[in-house]
Amino acid sequence: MTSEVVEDEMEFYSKAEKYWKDVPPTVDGMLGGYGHISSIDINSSKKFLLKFLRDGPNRTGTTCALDCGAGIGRITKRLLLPLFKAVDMVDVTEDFLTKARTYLGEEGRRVRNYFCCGLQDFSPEPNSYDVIWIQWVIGHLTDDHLSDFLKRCKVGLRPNGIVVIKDNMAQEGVIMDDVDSSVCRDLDVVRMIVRRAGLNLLAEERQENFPDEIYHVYTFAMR
Ligand SMILES: C[S@@+](CC[C@H](N)C(=O)[O-])C[C@H]1O[C@@H](n2cnc3c(N)ncnc32)[C@H](O)[C@@H]1O
Repeated sequence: MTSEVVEDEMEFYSKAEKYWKDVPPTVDGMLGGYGHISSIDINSSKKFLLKFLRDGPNRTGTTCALDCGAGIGRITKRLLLPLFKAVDMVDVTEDFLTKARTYLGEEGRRVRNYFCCGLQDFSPEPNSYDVIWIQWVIGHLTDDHLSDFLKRCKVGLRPNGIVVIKDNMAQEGVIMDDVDSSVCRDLDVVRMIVRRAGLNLLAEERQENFPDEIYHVYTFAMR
């Protein structure tokens, strides 16, 4: 539980904001020096997502996606814009969203909104998104804020829409990172928060072919 490792909530958020302000607006910056794994990440995400966009009568639509903790738009550029008619981005770091306007190139014209906001304060417009993608950012929210944010995401989904979380998972418990002011939770804790938010898990997959020294990364689809 984050209540056991986060002593001062205000400081937890302000320290993270300060950390990201000093990070260069590059793919390598987004991935903490692991820019070289970006293609493996995106290719696996595409395979995972296409199962929902292609399969069966209840398939997920392709009108609009929301990229949460989007940074400069690494995922928007290579995963979401190629699959959705429009994309919205939300991130707490203004400079990243400014960089996104050039980084995304011509196709970036289909980014409808750049929301500069912490996810703990953000409410997706109801009934608006086919896919809400939340990658490598849940550790910046406390348990209560994450579960409340997921509840609001559920309201933001269009019919047959899905929320996707892709993130680091600890082997056991909740581990604090004092450098970027984030936590890493184990699988059971994340599953519990998802359940508490009233979402049902549809799929869960471990990312393959990532370097051995980093946390295990899992992708969850839910609605
Ligand atoms: C590890 S980067 C990941 C960026 C992107 N999701 C990707 O995979 O390329 C974390 C991002 O989360 C953003 N962030 C940190 N705390 C946040 C918060 N409370 N709300 C929204 N975004 C936050 C940072 O500004 C940064 O862009």
